[in-house]
Amino acid sequence: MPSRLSDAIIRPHPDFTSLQELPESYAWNQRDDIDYPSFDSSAESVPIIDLNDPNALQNIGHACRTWGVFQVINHGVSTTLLDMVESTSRTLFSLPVNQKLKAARSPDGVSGYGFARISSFFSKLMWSEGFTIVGSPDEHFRQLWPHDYTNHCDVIKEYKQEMKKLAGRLMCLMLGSLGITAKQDIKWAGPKSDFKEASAALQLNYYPACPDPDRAMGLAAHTDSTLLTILYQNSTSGLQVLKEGVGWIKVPPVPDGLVINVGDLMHILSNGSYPSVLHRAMVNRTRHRLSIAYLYGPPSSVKISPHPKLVGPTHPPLYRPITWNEYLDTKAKYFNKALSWVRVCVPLNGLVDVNEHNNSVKVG
Ligand SMILES: C=C1C[C@]23C[C@@]1(O)CC[C@H]2[C@@]12CCC[C@@](C)(C(=O)O1)[C@H]2[C@@H]3C(=O)O
Ligand SMILES: O=C(O)CCC(=O)C(=O)O
Ligand SMILES: [Fe+2]
Repeated sequence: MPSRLSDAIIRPHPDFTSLQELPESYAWNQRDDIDYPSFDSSAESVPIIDLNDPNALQNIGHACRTWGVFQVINHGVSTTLLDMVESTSRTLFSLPVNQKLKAARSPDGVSGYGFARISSFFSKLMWSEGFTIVGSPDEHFRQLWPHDYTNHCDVIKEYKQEMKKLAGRLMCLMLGSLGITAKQDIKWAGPKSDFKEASAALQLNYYPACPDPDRAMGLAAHTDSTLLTILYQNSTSGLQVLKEGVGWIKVPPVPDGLVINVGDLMHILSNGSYPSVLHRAMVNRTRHRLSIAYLYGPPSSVKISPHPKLVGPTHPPLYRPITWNEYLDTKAKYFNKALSWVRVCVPLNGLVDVNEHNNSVKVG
């Protein structure tokens, strides 16, 4: 189970709904984040892949190599369940601040309510609230809703089960496209190749409507430290991904679609073939936005390293073996430079990690 990413001290946000102007502490300058032009989806767009398409494996491989992100449709997760998890999240973030703080993430904890963890790397605050669930939500949900927490817990549990199934399927497709067979080549995939022992965290994100969205930041640019992330977003757009050499590309919500991010551990496992995607969330003047990220990684004892099938005399291993917890600790210290700290060898093409950007990250 993941242990921690650095924890921002819990300070209650102002009541977002009462603010007519953006406080200076929330006003970002271009140089506060990664400064690239933004494009709307007409310039280039993140691939949308139908999981029922017989070419899904090839399409996913291509999307992973060129984008590090894609959307999936016909993924088998019911609209009813997506609606239910959205409704539970909305109910949670609508609670009064004092109630939410009863389930606050503790300074050295991983689960609970709080600010974006990555806040400590930036001088400006982010226009968002988050709630992380690792393991059972029971204890925290009982504090939030003393009388009727069980329905909300059931929704989260069912959602996690469905996500785990989908993540296992996606692992087979993403690895399959690299010539890696879960059954033969990944020991921890288990006898049924269902990756039963995998670990995961659920991150609920809430971005209230904002009086000055062009100067605010919902969640600053980052990569996920996962093997893969499955992201559900409600009908308000806001997610952007960085396409190398192009700029920030919007990822508009697709009805019943789910966004799949390649994470840093998949980048390591693929020996650099699949880039982990740098992404951020912007906010909206009139509409709030919700997103639910299922962050998926290996069992805690498993060390992820470049797969032997992808290593050879002309392809030396680029990264040293590392567990998810060790990687989270590295990320907590070095944030968007974490991959470079795990790298043992400069790629033969001489390029540095795609995600190593010069933003306002404070290291240490
Ligand atoms: C397992 C995890 C990945 C994560 C840190 C965490 O312990 C739980 C929350 C995850 C999250 C979600 C928002 C973006 C992110 C960078 C963050 O600050 O918390 C990710 C972390 C990650 O993938 O590194
Ligand atoms: O809200 C979004 O679209 C992005 C959320 C995200 O990147 C995360 O939770 O890791
Ligand atoms: Fe993310």
